[in-house]
Amino acid sequence: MKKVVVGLSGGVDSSTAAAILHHQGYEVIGLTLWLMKGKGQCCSEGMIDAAELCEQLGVPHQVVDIRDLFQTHIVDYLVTGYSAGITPLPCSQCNKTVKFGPMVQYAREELGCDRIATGHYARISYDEATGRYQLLRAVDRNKDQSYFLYDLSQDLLAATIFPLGELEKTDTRRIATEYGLKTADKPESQDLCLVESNGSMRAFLDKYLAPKTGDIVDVTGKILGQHDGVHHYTIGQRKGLGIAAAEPLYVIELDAENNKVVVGDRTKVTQPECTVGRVNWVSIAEPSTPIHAQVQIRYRSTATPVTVIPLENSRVRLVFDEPQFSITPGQAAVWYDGEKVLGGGIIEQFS
Ligand SMILES: Nc1ncnc2c1ncn2[C@@H]1O[C@H](COP(=O)(O)OP(=O)(O)OP(=O)(O)O)[C@@H](O)[C@H]1O
Repeated sequence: MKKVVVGLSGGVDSSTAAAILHHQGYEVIGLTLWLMKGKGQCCSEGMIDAAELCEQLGVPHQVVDIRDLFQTHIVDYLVTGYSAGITPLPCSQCNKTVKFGPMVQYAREELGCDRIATGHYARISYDEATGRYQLLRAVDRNKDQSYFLYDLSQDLLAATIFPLGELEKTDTRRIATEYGLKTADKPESQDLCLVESNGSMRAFLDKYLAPKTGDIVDVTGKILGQHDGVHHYTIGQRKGLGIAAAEPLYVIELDAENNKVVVGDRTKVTQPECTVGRVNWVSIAEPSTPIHAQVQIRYRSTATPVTVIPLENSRVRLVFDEPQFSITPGQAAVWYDGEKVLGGGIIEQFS
């Protein structure tokens, strides 16, 4: 029988992914990564739901404590990034370094199993012509999580199954109900796990970073107001600045070194290009000449036409057909050819 290790968070998506594979005849082993202390998904509540699901399916369930790894690669990464004036994206980093990497390693080394599955909404296909695994958007575009998965290596993609990639979310709920899964009616997680477990990103950061009062200035250096720490702001932010001005003002630079938040009008936060580092090429090998693609510079943004110019050291320059608003250092830029993820990386600081 084909064996698969299914990553279980205790939510309806991973539960249904496990149930589908179980009903397809796979020998399923449930695996929950213990990511952090506290209540909520990825913590003890999630583990109990995952254990109950495995009991219901009659499959084994294992828990691996990787709280130290999560602390180093996600919590410390976020705190260091925010204090340096960038807005790091934890999810793609978490998928590669905390979830898929350790899951595949544990499956191979401890369970003698070479396949893993998760409840992500994305698809993987193998291209015979190039010998590469391709990452594709989910059929349910509203749930598509390919943006967060661009950093997976070929080895990890080769080992992974996404049983929900061809389904609409409503199908997932229906299948969960048909199978009578205990998690069938469990509400969706609405936000980043750290935001859910701490109430807000501000509350999370306040646990690690002390308030540090500084000036909010315009591009000429004129003081317009005060802030309580650059880590509380993000590029393109308009609300919550506490400044009265004739025209709308946006955060255009976070100068952590001088503890200043710089604001300006919309034109100052709209750029024709940016550079991207730590690039991972997914569905195609790194090209030697510029390519045309469609890029997303944040999770919910619409893919927009771009020229991707390869640079040295796993970097690229993105030149947008239309200048883009609020390009945020630390967030991922992921470029597609239609539904296919070509590559992605982390937007670099450009001040
Ligand atoms: N702590 C964990 N241990 C093992 N696998 C996990 C864990 N957290 C998430 N995953 C896997 O990653 C997938 C996507 O996680 P995400 O945080 O986006 O949850 P989700 O879309 O709300 O899914 P779910 O409904 O399963 O919680 C999950 O479906 C699951 O397979």
